[in-house]
Amino acid sequence: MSQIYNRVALIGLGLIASSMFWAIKRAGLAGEVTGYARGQATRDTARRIGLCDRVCDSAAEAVKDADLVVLCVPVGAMEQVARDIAPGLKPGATVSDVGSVKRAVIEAVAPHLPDDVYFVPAHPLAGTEHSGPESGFAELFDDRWCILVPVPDTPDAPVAQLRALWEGMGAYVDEMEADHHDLVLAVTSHAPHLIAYTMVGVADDLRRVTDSEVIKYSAAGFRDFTRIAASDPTMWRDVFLNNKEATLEILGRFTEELFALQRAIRTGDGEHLHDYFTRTRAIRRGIIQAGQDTDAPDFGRKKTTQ
Ligand SMILES: NC(=O)c1ccc[n+]([C@@H]2O[C@H](COP(=O)([O-])OP(=O)(O)OC[C@H]3O[C@@H](n4cnc5c(N)ncnc54)[C@H](O)[C@@H]3O)[C@@H](O)[C@H]2O)c1
Ligand SMILES: O=C(O)C(=O)C[C@]1(C(=O)O)C=C[C@@H](O)C=C1
Repeated sequence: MSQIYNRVALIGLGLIASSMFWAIKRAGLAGEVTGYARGQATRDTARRIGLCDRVCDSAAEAVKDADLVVLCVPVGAMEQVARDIAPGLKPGATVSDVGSVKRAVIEAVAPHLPDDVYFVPAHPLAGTEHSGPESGFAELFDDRWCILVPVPDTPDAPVAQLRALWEGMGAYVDEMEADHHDLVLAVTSHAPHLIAYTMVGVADDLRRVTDSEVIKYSAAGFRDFTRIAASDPTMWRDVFLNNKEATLEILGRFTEELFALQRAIRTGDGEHLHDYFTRTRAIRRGIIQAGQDTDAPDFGRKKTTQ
């Protein structure tokens, strides 16, 4: 793979930034990668493990002469970081981010950027429950989607360049409008995380009653919930506070369905339960038959979602 940017700056050195660094290095996608994190301890760790070609002690120093600057901080910190980097950005540079919410990030970041840079928000649909500079790995984005959400009137070239970077890091790339992104992600990621947090909280309450049996005998499904519920509290607090409308809409629908299922159990309405589970099983099978399961060994690189 050939070099796509001369110099890339990563702001915030956690799971996503560190994975980007290793993936960029794996494929030789940038000449130099600089990095900055707010905490001295994070910068020290980054230096110790060789994360970034150069770790800088200020955001301004990290973005100096960068052709691409990627904001890899929690959604609630994006605005402050945009303010910090704005005066030091190189004219013609591209600014991007990896935030899990797009509309709120665009509204927080765009007003602070100078007119002579391009803003191409992005969201890699890949992660783990771990965070921090030591949690990243080069393969995180392999065969995962990355959604680009270009703001209106962005020329094609900076979008195509960023697409090439994400493809070089192993991802499939799609473009989406911000509100649509936030609604889709509320269904596929945000609401499921809240449900996992809740379920683990309920089990923890129960544990006090049953003296650890809940955890001891937890089956695979619940273990997956505990993994998800171990995700970074700051990141997820910011996701929910910044994708309020879509998350509340989905949770409202979820609660209605849950009440209907609850009622079916109480009244012994086996037909309702069976029909419901038959429908959901068909959905999973449909995903596999349509070839849209990225975990499937034969998932093709040319597949698109829309
Ligand atoms: N973890 C995931 O599964 C995942 C997946 C896709 C996208 N994202 C998004 O990526 C972003 C980063 O997530 P992560 O998982 O890498 O988080 P992380 O906690 O691993 O890393 C965040 C980094 O940002 C730094 N930071 C926080 N506030 C800062 C500030 N004001 N200035 C400078 N640095 C600051 C932290 O010190 C840390 O180094 C978030 O916006 C998140 O929504 C996360
Ligand atoms: O696998 C996980 O740990 C994740 O939750 C990753 C996950 C997701 O919901 O799929 C979480 C948040 C992101 O914004 C993107 C990806």
